[in-house]
Amino acid sequence: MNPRIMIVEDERIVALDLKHSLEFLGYQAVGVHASGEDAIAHIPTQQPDLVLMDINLGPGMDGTEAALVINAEHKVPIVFLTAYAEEKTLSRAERSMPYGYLLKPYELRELDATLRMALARRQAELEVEHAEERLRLAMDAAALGVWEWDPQSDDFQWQGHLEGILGGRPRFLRGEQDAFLDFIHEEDRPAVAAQLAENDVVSSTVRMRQPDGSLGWIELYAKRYAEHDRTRVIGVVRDVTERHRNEERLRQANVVFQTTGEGVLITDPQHRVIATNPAFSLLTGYAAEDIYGFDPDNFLHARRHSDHFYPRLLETRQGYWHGEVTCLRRDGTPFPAWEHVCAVRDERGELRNFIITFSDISEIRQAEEQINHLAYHDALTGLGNRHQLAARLDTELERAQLSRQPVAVMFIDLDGFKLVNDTLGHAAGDILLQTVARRIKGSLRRTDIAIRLGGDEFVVIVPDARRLEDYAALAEKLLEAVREVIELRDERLSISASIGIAVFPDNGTDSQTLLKSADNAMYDAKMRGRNRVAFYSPDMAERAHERMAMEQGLMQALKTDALHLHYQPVISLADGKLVGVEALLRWHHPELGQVPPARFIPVAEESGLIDRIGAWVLRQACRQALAWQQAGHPPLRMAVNVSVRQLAQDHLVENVAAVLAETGLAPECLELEITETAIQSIEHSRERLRQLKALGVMLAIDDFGTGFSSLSLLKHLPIDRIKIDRSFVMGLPDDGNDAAITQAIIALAQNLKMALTAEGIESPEQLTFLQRQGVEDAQGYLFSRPQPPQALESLLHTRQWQSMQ
Ligand SMILES: Nc1nc2c(ncn2[C@@H]2O[C@H](COP(=O)(O)O[C@H]3[C@@H](O)[C@H](n4cnc5c(=O)[nH]c(N)nc54)O[C@@H]3COP(=O)(O)O)[C@@H](O)[C@H]2O)c(=O)[nH]1
Repeated sequence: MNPRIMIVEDERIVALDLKHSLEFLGYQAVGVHASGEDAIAHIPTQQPDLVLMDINLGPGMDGTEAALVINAEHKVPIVFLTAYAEEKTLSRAERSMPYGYLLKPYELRELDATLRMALARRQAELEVEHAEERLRLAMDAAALGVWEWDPQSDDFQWQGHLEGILGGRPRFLRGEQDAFLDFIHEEDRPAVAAQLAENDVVSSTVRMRQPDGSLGWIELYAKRYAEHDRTRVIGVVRDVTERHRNEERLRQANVVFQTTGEGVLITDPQHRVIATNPAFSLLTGYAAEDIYGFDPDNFLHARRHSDHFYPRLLETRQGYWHGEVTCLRRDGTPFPAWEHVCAVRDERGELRNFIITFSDISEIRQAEEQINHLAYHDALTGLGNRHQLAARLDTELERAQLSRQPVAVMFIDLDGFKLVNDTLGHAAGDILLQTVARRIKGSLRRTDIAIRLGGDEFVVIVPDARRLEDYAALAEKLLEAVREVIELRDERLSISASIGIAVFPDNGTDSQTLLKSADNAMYDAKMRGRNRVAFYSPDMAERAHERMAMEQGLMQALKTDALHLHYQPVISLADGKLVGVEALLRWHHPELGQVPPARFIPVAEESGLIDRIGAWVLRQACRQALAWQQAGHPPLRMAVNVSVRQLAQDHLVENVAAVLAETGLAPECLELEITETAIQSIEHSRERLRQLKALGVMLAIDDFGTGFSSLSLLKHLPIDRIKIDRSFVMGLPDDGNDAAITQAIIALAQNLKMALTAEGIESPEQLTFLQRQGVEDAQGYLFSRPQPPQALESLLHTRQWQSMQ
């Protein structure tokens, strides 16, 4: 294309001539204008490559002024064409940086040469401008800051993003190297300064203070250029804070990946493993190479989450799942794991990876199991505890309600456990409880539930439907199992139990009522002599009413002196002599008549009235013993019964001492009869017996043979006498069992050097048998029934039982 030339000339003829010359030379004359203003106005539309400008243009702007505007605003090169060349005109023209200055008249080849040179220069300038523009845009795109430092003058020039990167503070704009270095972190600054000063090339990543005070990172590249006698350093700066932070995060993530205790698997979108961490190998036993390319569902997960697990994962908005799974180690052993699965997407939302992290939670599960076990089991015996009882019984009752089937609850209480604990120590007590628990458990079916409520109380739930006879048979089996001899270190002892049974729904429809009923039944079994089973029955409630009425009556009797004592003689079997009496309480009720002690003593015990009644009996008996002495009869042994509750009283010893002191009876004349079961069931009974013994009184075990009769326990107690229970004497001499037991008791007493009294002798045969076995003393209807004191006068005088004279 021909170069486009605009002509600015106020003389029309000259302008036309010039136009023709230009066209002759092959240029395109795009406009001819007579004034500077007109020329400026047409530049945008005519778009000349060059303006040929006359300097003197008549009125208005002259050529140099118009050239200044064209140069500044349109960057079109100007060539002046004038007849003037004086200094003043030349310096005005110079200011607009013209590309040529032609003096009229000129020759055509001069015009052509000037125009071609001007256009060539413009072309070169345009190329430089484009190159600069490209560089500027490239710097902008790369967010680079470019700087140049002249060490001689300390002049510091910059371009691009440098101010944006460094925050562009005013001091920096002063253009000194030190001001530039100020932006660099003080610890990195000396190294950068030294590099700038000494090296030809600088390349480092350094920290800098960002305008908000936070720490940023820049990459700094520079090179020293020495040209002739001039040296300069030119460099670029780039803000790499974000990249550095990302790298730091990556480094941290890598450390986490390598060192975390959680196993990590990274898969591609098709679930093929592409990376694992060391913890994964530790947890599973797989080396990384073993599983690259495999789907974790095919080697790690014991059960597939489901075939749709991963697709579903992709559908979830967060692309995240966590939960418990069972994983498999390389050797095939399973372990519970807590697993997180996370989908990783790129910036376009494309799925790139799945990250699976998991931890072995076996220990947590074990601890939970242990805690659960502790919460629901008795630590000593391993049986269920009260919490389990509450939970299981409720469940079983709900089930039974639906199936309309019965459920039995058995309440088991050991007889005399406290004595074992007191006498042989808690360690022995613990072994006993563990043994009993084992035996209970061993006697049950898998579906039955054994609970230790605490102390020596156990509960058995029998959930499957059985007949009452079956429940009774099971309870008997339990009694038998408990009763078997237990080896406690050097001791061998046997302990019995009392069992109460209540059955859903007849004896209670909720757990509390059922337990209460079973407890009542157990109490009934105890009352009826222990070592037995009792089913709950509604008349237990009736008996409770009767007990209340009797309690009222007893209170009244205490006030109205309706209580009195009878005395039953004790005879020496060696010579028939009267050696003592047993004081036995009698109550004449105004309506009921004579009430047997077997009925009212338990009521007095339960209500606590026995404290006052017992104290009254003791005082009354001691007074009577002394009264007989004062009447001239030689001292007799006065036996007084002491009940369970009395024995449990802390002040029993004080009471006995006070009565002895008050009445003046010699302590050795008083014999306290304590039942074997009372000794067994009271805590610290051994200590209590010691204190009583220390008063000087005699101690006898009443009803011997009906409790657990443990030789090992007996030898630890300060007992003077054993009274063979009437129930054994009754079958003598013909009943083999009774004879054997009686003989065993006699042998035991002789071994332990204890005196013996046989009670309940009713026949001469019994007497003969016992005499032959060497029993010292005896009492029973054969000699005399218990009688009021006056009725004993003749016997007291003779002191001899007639038949044995
Ligand atoms: N804590 C207290 N208990 C007492 C007191 N008084 C009596 N009791 C206890 O009551 C139970 C029944 O006593 P009881 O009805 O008086 O019967 C006694 C005797 O009458 C009876 N006995 C005596 N010999 C015979 C006989 O040959 N045959 C026969 N069928 N019964 C006979 O035995 C009872 C005496 O027993 P024991 O006390 O075991 O020696 C009874 O347990 C009394 O202990 C009291 O004041 N306090």
